Amino acid sequence: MRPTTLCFPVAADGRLLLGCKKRGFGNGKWNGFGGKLEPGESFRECAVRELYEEVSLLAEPEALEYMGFLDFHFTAAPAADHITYIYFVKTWTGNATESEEMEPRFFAVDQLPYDRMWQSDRVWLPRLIKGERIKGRVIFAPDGETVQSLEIKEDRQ
Ligand SMILES: Nc1[nH]c(=O)nc2c1ncn2[C@H]1C[C@H](O)[C@@H](COP(=O)(O)OP(=O)(O)OP(=O)(O)O)O1
Repeated sequence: MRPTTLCFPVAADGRLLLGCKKRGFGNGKWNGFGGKLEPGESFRECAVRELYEEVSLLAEPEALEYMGFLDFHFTAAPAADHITYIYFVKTWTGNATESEEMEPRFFAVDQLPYDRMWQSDRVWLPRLIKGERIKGRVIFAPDGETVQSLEIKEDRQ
């Protein structure tokens, strides 16, 4: 199971920073920032690196707030299965800057562009925004995009 991270910067006024992916699978979708762990990297180190690479924000690893994990399963491509650790971060330095991969934009939490985000996000992201920590599993249909089943629980630990 490939480990990955997904990080959502939260501004002082509560708005969330999302990036619109400019290339590859998921092109045109708004998402948090993240990617695959590199060898020897911790989840936090990976999240910090990806945040910098994708949107030029510099965060301290300890500033990341762990919000939960999701198992992504791809019925037609098991090699693509991965687990994602999700973080919020409220302090950073630098300004959100467009990269080759992502065009950033802040959104009010009641105006998130769910119709242009991965399908399951409208189920679990509002729970994180309310402060809940989650653990769950998303199973994608063979098209790699439609959600076939979704199981999200509160992680009370
Ligand atoms: N917010 C999200 N909600 C969701 O349900 N699935 C997501 C998700 N973010 C990523 N995924 C899943 C679906 C997607 O097929 C897979 C990989 O998404 P990525 O945007 O990380 O794409 P890439 O495989 O192109 O990654 P990189 O090239 O390493 O950036 O992970």
